[in-house]
Amino acid sequence: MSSASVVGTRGLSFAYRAGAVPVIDDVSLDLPAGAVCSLTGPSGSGKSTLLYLLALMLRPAGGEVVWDGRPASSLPDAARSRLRAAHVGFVFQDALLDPSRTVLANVCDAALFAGMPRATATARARDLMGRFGVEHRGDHRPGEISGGQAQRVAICRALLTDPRVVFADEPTGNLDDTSAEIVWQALVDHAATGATVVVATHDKTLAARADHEVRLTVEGRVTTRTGVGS
Ligand SMILES: Nc1ncnc2c1ncn2[C@@H]1O[C@H](COP(=O)(O)OP(=O)(O)OP(=O)(O)O)[C@@H](O)[C@H]1O
Repeated sequence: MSSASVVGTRGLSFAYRAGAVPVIDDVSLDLPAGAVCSLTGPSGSGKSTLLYLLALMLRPAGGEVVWDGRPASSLPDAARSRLRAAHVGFVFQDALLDPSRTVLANVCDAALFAGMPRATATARARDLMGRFGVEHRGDHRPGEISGGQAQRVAICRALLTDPRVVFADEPTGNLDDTSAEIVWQALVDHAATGATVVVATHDKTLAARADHEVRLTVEGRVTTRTGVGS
C-alpha cells in the first residue's frame, strides 16, 4: 500500500432505503496515511455510516470507496472481506464483543481468522491488554466487565493485527479521562507507524487534537480541515 493516501471516497452516496433521503450524499475525500483524522458532526449526521462504508461493511448506493486509488466497495463480497481482515481494525461504538467468548478470545478471534498463528495472537493480545489495563480480565466474559473495560478490549482487538487502517467509533465515549488519554495516545502512536486512523467523536477537544478533521453536515455532505494535531 502507498503511504500517501490509503482510503478515500469518490462521489460516495448512501441511503438505508432505496428512494430515502441519502445519509451520505456525493462525498469525495482522501484520508491521509500516518495521521489521525477526526470525523465529527451532529448526532445522526452519518458518522457511523461513513465508517461502515469506508471499512467496506456497507455497499454505497452511488460512487465508490477507493483503497490505494483502486475501487474497493464494488469488489465481490469475498474480496472485500479479505481486504477488511488483512488491513482494517474497527472499534464499534458499543464495543460489540461476542458475549459467548472470553475477553481474550474476543481480542484474538479476528486475527486468527486473518491467519495469525495462535501463539503470536495470544502473546500480542496479552501485551496489548496489559497496555490498556485489562490483562486481568482475559478469562472473563464481556458481561462480567464494565463498559469502559469493554471499550478498551475492543481497542486491543482492533490493534492486534497492526492494521494499516483503524476506524474507531467514539472509542473514548465510555472512558474516564486517564483511560481516554491512553486510548487516544495509542491511536496517535498507531498513526505514527504510517497507518490511517479515523476517529468518530463528539468530543471537540479530542477532534481539535487530530491532524485532520472531516465534518459531516446533516445533509450528508462534508467539510474538511487540516491542522496540527497532538
Ligand atoms: N440500520 C439503519 N437503518 C435505517 N436507518 C439507519 C440505520 N442506522 C442508522 N440510520 C439512520 O442514518 C442516519 C445516520 O446514522 P449514524 O448512526 O450514521 O449517525 P451518527 O452521526 O453516527 O450518529 P451518532 O453521533 O448519534 O452516533 C440517522 O438518521 C439514523 O437514524
